[in-house]
Amino acid sequence: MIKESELILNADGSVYHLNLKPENISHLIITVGDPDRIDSITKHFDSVEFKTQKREFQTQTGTYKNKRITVVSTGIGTDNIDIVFNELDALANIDLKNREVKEEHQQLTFVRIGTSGSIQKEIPVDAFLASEKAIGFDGLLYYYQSDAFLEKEFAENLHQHLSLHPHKAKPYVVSADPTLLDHFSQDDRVFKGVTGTNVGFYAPQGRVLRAALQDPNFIDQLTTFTYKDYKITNLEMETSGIYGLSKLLGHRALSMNAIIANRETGDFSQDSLKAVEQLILYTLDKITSL
Ligand SMILES: O=P(O)(O)O[C@H]1O[C@H](CO)[C@@H](O)[C@H]1O
Ligand SMILES: O=c1cc[nH]c(=O)[nH]1
Repeated sequence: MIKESELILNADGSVYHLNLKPENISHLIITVGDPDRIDSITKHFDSVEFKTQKREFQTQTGTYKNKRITVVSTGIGTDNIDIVFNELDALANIDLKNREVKEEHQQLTFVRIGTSGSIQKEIPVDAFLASEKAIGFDGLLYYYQSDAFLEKEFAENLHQHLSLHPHKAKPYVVSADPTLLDHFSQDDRVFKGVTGTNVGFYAPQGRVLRAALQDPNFIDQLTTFTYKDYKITNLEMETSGIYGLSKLLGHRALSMNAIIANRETGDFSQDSLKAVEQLILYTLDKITSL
């Protein structure tokens, strides 16, 4: 039996941070960082049956062309992903009444619709990018025991290539679910890429406003790194946690990115909301044939 201090439930029986009960979610889940992006998705739904919110975690469940879909906002960062993915998994795979893990495992399908910055000239602003692999600079996955799904040779090569200060976490590498990757990337508009997940938006992504960087060559080293046929293509702040926890808990996940900045050219999208709206329409359309 899982103790009350470990699996925390609210007075109504919902999970602690997400305020959700098992019947409130579908097995098909879209995650977004920004809570305001939820309405931009569910405005296309035929109906919305459920809404809730606590802190940055908003949820709506509804139906889009006969698919029951839950849309959850995670806020920013893999620390939030740890909360959201553990609680969604608990809703599916733990009996909340007797606090025991269910005998039968239910697999959830996650699609992230997020924004990201490209670090390769040839991936322009307003492009769509499906993350074939994620590189975690965040260290989250090292707190869990199982590392069977981590791509150690890729990570070791990258670690050797980078000259990061030793206080920083060693990068880890996790892949997308191959079936989802295939399904969502079969369109000329979609680049496939390797996505770096950073622990912040400014220095951790090489941005300097007033404070200098400890490792000033970090972004250049990411841009020039190659392993087999792979290059690191874009940076954001959740995908490694999403891929890592999904693999760890037996779920499948894909991260879809609207590229709103190009760090090589210095461009920012003229209309980033439109770029996100286009990615939403593309992703919803693909979801209907999943
Ligand atoms: O657009 P979202 O989903 O929030 O994703 C990206 O944008 C945020 C930073 O502005 C980070 O969360 C990053 O991952
Ligand atoms: O450059 C970018 C753009 C969006 N989100 C990020 O994390 N980085």
